[in-house]
Amino acid sequence: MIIGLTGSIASGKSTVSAMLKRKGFPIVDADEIARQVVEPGSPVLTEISQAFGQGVLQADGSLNREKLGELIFNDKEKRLQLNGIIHPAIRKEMLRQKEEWLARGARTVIMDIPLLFESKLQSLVDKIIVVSVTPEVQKERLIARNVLSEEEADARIQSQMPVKEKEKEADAVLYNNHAVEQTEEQLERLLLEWEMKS
Ligand SMILES: CC(C)(COP(=O)(O)OP(=O)(O)OC[C@H]1O[C@@H](n2cnc3c(N)ncnc32)[C@H](O)[C@@H]1O)[C@@H](O)C(=O)NCCC(=O)NCCS
Ligand SMILES: Nc1ncnc2c1ncn2[C@@H]1O[C@H](COP(=O)(O)OP(=O)(O)OP(=O)(O)O)[C@@H](O)[C@H]1O
Repeated sequence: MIIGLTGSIASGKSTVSAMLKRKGFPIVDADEIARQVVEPGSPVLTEISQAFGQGVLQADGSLNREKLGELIFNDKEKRLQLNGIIHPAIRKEMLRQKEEWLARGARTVIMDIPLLFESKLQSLVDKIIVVSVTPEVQKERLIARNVLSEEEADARIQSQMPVKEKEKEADAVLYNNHAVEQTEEQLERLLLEWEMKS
């Protein structure tokens, strides 16, 4: 079974994904792959610098994530342009890793994909878990984690589909407003219900 794990920015996907990893489930992590495909010298990084200028590179040739983030979270056109460059490479590597886990005999593979709904990737997975928080908690955690102003946090949140809409399309929702232990209890109940084994 292929499980899509999604949610909105700072809703707690990585927190839940780490719980599943500790329980032995194989994880395909789209954010991690997004970092791999832009390593210095990669064709994707060359294309990004051609599209957005040398200003998005650090002196050592690596991607200046802060700079690119400022550009794309405040401008829908630029965001779609970046997505067009980087998403095909991310998707290809996600599918490769999934097949590799299945070939090694994994019964369940978790695909942690922040933009599963926005990128219409529902058909890649059998079931979808949405990690949800209230907008207030989401903004508070995002500001604290990334050290952002309220405006910067709002821009990032607004670049995605609201988490309430994602909940409607989920097979299961984990509410992550309270202590992580409470989220883990919900996850454990779900694993029993779905008879999920790593
Ligand atoms: C713009 C970049 C360089 C900013 O890097 P930064 O280190 O600040 O953020 P990080 O990569 O850790 O992403 C944090 C979160 O931002 C959100 N996010 C990232 N990219 C996007 C996007 N294109 N559209 C909407 N939300 C996004 C996701 O919820 C993600 O989990 C980076 O996010 C990026 O390369 N984005 C494009 C790739 C992408 O779409 N990744 C997300 C899912 S595959
Ligand atoms: N239940 C919780 N209680 C308190 N803090 C939490 C809880 N869950 C997550 N956090 C914190 O909130 C922040 C966001 O969580 P996390 O990184 O897991 O979200 P994410 O959905 O993976 O984010 P992104 O979309 O940006 O990758 C982190 O700083 C994390 O430590």
